[in-house]
Amino acid sequence: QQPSKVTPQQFVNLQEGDIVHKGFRRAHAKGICISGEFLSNGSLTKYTHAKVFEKGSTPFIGRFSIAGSNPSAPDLKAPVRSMALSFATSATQQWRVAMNTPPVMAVSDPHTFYQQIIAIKAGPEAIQKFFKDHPESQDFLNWKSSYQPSGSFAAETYNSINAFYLINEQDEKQAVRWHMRPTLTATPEGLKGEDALQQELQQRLAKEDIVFDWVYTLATEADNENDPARAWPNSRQQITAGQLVIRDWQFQLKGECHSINYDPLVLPEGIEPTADPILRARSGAYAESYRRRAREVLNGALEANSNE
Ligand code: HEM
Repeated sequence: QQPSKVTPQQFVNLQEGDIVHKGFRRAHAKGICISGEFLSNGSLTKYTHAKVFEKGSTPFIGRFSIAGSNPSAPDLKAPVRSMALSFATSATQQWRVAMNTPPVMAVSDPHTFYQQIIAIKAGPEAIQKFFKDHPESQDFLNWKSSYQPSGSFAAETYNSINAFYLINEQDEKQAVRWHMRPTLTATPEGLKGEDALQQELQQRLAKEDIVFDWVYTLATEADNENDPARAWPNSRQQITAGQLVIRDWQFQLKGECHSINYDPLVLPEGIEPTADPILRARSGAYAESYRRRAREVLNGALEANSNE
């Protein structure tokens, strides 16, 4: 039986909750803008004709954030950290990427994700029961039990979770997931305050650039690219496409990332979406969240209580 449909409005109503923070994203509300460039080494050109993977450099405007709808939430309490990227790869093509720290989702379809958010909001007992009733959460729970939050946005691994197809000149397609692999470690000892991760980032960037390796994992016939809850075996081939270099930051309300909708279905030629139903649900929900916050900004309702 097909799970029943959830509308973008229902998702965003649930995610924003009872206290609406006008002008802010309804999920991942607290964040900081970043910018820099992706230095491609050309090693994905066999699999995709996307311009961003030709050997060379493409600038980006991005955003580090924490999950949740509160724009002044304490950084170190959030269970999930995120990185979003926006590339203009030509005058007519854009690519938007939004990644989280878990490598997989706990569920495989939007309806069940909606139920999971209800359980999270209901408290620890409800979410424990939810996981018991949903064996597909096992790969997520395995990750969760071994995950140790680091002391820096720069020291996390960020995952695409959903799979995409790389398309080459011969129109052949290869299903992939990707992750950003940090090149440094940092422990949370000594970090203090509500904005600990943002401050750590600002201090670090005053001294040095932050570098990630952008790693692609190639699916085989045995992997279901449409199921974001299933991990792929560690033995799958991986290719490092190049380095992401972060050079600068801005407060989100004054920065260029604030007005960007990091919709994962904004893709350049050479990259296509899989049939994963979560991808469609994300696109609709991000647009609804964007519509609400853009309208509030135009109406001058942006709250003063941001984390600037
Ligand atoms: C059905 C599943 C999902 C729903 C309904 C959902 C919903 C949302 C919404 C409403 C926003 C705010 C968008 C805006 O106002 O610009 C958002 C932001 C975000 N989501 Fe999701 N999300 C889902 C799954 C995921 C997954 C699987 C990932 C990771 C791969 C992810 C990563 C992010 C990130 C990184 C942001 C913040 C982007 C930014 O910095 O602007 N989400 N999500």
